[in-house]
Amino acid sequence: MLGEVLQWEYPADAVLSRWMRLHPKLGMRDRSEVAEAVFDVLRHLRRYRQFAESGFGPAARRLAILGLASVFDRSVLDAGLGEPEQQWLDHVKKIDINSLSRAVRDSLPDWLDERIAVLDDADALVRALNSSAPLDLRVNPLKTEREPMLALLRSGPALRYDPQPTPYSPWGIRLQGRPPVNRWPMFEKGELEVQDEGSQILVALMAPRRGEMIIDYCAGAGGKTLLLGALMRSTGRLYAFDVSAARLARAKPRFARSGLSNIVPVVIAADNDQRVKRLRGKAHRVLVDAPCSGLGTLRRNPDLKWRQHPESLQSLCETQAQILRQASRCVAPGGRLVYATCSILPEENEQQVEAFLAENPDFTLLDASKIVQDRCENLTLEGPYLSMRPDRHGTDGFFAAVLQRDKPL
Ligand SMILES: C[S@@+](CC[C@H](N)C(=O)[O-])C[C@H]1O[C@@H](n2cnc3c(N)ncnc32)[C@H](O)[C@@H]1O
Repeated sequence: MLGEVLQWEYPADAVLSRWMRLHPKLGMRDRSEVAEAVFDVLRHLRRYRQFAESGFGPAARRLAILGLASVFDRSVLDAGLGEPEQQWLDHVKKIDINSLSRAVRDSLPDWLDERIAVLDDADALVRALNSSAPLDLRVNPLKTEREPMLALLRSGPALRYDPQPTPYSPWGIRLQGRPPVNRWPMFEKGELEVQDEGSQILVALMAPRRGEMIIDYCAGAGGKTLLLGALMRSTGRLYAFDVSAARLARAKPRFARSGLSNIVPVVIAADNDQRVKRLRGKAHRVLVDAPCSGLGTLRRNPDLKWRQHPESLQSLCETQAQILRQASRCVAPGGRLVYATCSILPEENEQQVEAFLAENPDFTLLDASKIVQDRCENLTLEGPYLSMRPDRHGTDGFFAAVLQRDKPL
């Protein structure tokens, strides 16, 4: 299975899920240990590949041994290893990883290491991106509130996952571990969703209001649409656009569970879509949660650092600029456009916004910190952007900018 993951043809979580389906007899604990070992290899692949140059036998086995060594005690692991493998592992464990370059030590491809090197506190950021993430949930404010949901979770089987309120989002609950949330009754009733705190904060930044007309231009499976709709108290009109019918189809059962009746899902064309044209200058708020490298989510998707490359990044940047241009046309005078990514790279973030503002002088950048503090009072931001990082905020890496269209004089 690791060999298949390392071919990069499919996302690692898709290969893992398929493998789990093919091994129905494995228990919960075995499943989570296998997944943990595979993710550990993906996080540390470059370093492990260097270590695997010594030793013998198939390289994939040596990588797997290193991954398994992060999950099991040596006494357990040694039972499945030959004597020479045990000696090799002893040798590898003695290597001082601080003597390695950051790209090898923290396992980054060179192109990404160069880009991350220019960011503030690059070492801390990379370390946090290479760790595993907790599981963030969000209550549906249309159906319930956080305090009663926390009490409910703590009184049931979720207690052992130590449910805690998230520090910034008023709707978030953080769990340690990977419980089967989608089988819980509160999930089935649409009271609870899985959503990283960073995504919740992004919706707070949209500051949606009752009765507005809002477009979620890249709605995908509807994660942000759901919270937007609930904060609009199911009033007004909330368009959920996406070019992918398959992704929007995945959103539909979530919309149904949520109890929202203000969402209008629409599959749009990437270019010249007539329905988009009809909404020209009409929307109070437009969210562009753009397709991006996803490099802010490496805690959950460590394979992305190996699946992305400079060419894919270049192509994503072109798509982002094009979507931003098209979506901006829907914004009404005085309305707002929020551009967001789950990337940490300036070329997908600040540089996109600067290029857009240079081409569109009728838009002005607003200060995100003031807007977000209405709902997330503990969150202080530096500068005009929303910039969340796992090392500073405990969320995935997120970026957002709020742009307001001028009203004609
Ligand atoms: C980051 S994902 C959105 C995630 C979603 N907002 C959520 O919270 O679950 C980006 C989405 O942009 C969509 N997309 C790609 N090109 C697009 C385009 N030209 N117009 C609209 N959506 C597009 C992709 O299909 C993908 O679902």
